[in-house]
Amino acid sequence: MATRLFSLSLHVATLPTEDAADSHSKASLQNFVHDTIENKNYQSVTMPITNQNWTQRWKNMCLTEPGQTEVKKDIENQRAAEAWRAGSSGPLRRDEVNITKIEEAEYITGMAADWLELDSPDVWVRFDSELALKQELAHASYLGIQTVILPPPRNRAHVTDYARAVNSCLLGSGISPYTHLSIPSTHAPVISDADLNSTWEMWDTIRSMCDYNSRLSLTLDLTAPLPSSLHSLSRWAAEPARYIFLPASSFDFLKDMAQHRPSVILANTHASLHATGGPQAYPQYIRHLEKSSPFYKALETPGTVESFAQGYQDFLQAPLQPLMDNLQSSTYETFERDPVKYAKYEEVSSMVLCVAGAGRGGIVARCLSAMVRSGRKGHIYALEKNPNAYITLQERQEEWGDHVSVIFGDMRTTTLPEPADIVVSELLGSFGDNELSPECLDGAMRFLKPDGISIPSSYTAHLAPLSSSKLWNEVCNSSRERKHAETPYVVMFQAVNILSADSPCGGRIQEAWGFIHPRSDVLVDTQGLPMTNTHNVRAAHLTFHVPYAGILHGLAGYFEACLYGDIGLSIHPERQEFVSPNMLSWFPMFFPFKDPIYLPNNAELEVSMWRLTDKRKVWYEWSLLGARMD
Ligand SMILES: C[S@@+](CC[C@H](N)C(=O)[O-])C[C@H]1O[C@@H](n2cnc3c(N)ncnc32)[C@H](O)[C@@H]1O
Repeated sequence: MATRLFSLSLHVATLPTEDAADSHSKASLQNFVHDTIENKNYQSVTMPITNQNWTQRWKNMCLTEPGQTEVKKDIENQRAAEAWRAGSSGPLRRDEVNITKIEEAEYITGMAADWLELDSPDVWVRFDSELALKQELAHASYLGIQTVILPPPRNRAHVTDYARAVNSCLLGSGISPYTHLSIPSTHAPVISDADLNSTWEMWDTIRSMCDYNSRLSLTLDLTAPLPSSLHSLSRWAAEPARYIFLPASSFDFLKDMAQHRPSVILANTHASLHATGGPQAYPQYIRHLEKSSPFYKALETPGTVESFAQGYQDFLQAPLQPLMDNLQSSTYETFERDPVKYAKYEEVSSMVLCVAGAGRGGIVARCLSAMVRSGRKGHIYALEKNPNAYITLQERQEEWGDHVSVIFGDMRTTTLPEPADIVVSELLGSFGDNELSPECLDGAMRFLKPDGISIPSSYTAHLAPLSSSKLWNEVCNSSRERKHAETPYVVMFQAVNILSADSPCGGRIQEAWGFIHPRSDVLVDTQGLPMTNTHNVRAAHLTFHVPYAGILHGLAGYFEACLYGDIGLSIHPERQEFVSPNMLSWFPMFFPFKDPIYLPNNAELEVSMWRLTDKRKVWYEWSLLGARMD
């Protein structure tokens, strides 16, 4: 089956008539939904939960006509309203709802009445709107409708009222804990950068007041024309956008959003706005856009990071600790599927080599083939401390013959039979030094002849401020205890946005520190081992410019390594395609902050990060020093 990034939803305001000439011949909803999904290329139907009858009854009960005072208002309506508020008149009636059966509801996304004003200046209207919304949500969750799109927030001055009501719906007992709520982003007629800012700020207030509830998502309404600079749109990529309302003007934006696999609600497809193609042309065109999006192309191309890493997007993983833990064979197998890393190592190897941390022999094999190719004589010592991987190495020894000696031991304590020209290692983590490459290589540098070299010869760690409510939620959900918020994670970024931009105060992504091997200025004991580990302590104080308001959830970490000469490895987002394109072995690092931090437009952000050590361990600390407006 073809990969689908977009899920398409057909928007209908009411159930279409079966026969255009006869407005009374309503199709059965079940048939209509079935036909839309089976024959029309959609995955769901989006429709209002209630209809005109309910609108009318609510308005009669709850709104005062202009010019009419509350006292004069029809006393019967007032009584009906009070009875409704007290719950004694029964909630919605059969002829006031569009969907009544569970079989009809399976493929439906519900829309709550969009005239409800949870943020009205009038406290009574707010109260009655909330009550009516809860009724609709209770009906939707009774039917098992998975997502309900709420009425949009319209009034900045009362956005906190809106947020409180939504939170009360999310936490209330009348609504199933499996019902998701989605907030439309805007209904403004024209969108400028400033509108987009204030829309985003409204959304940010609401989801913060709802405590980042994972059942709350965003419906991006692109009905209004977008600003020409797409830069300020990128922050929406870090938000849990579940639906997109789509005008034809926004197709480039849509291509970019494909990687988030949102549901696209297509509205007015029967309004004959476009002469050719008919209503079916719209979903077909979305599928065409999907296929031409860069993300889809990468996903369908074997060997790319996207196709290799399906299912890993935004999935938090604890960083590997190959020094302390012994890796599993399947982990090595995953490493060995990287077509780029090994080719890079092969380009740089020859003579007496020591592969320090040989694993299952992936790099040993490449060193051997480099020797054969260059016609050089040489010998390879394959050193490994994992007793299980050592068995695999012994097995491969037969295939390699006399060219390779396999040695079991820890590079910090083992000795080699002869000095080496080159020590080759791959002990790098997503942040370069986080798998203790510096500490291990300090031991392995003893193996080198005085002018011997290390591959890699150096590596650097890089940082950028990151916004991702999704990842931050995942961190919180992974444990209720906040202490986990202070642990770094390895994660393939998807719903994220780097908040910084290049500016005179510093780059968008900045280097924190680096390591070089071998290093001659370290004091060593009689064994050739460093006397302490203090030379591997590092500190970075970085200043980032943040052009657009956003929420900071943590820091993104990357590494770049120089193997030898101009051959390197990189996961730095701006450099990886030049240094080592399509390399699969490393996902970036995420250093979360305990609490999200709001940054206004044009903020300057000072970030500190330390690599610290004592006799037994190495750890990172990070903090935010200040965020100030220009
Ligand atoms: C990331 S794996 C690389 C394996 C292999 N070179 C490859 O690229 O396929 C790192 C290897 O170094 C080994 N290792 C880590 N620290 C070591 C140490 N102090 N002494 C010996 N081996 C070590 C681990 O057990 C693991 O097999």
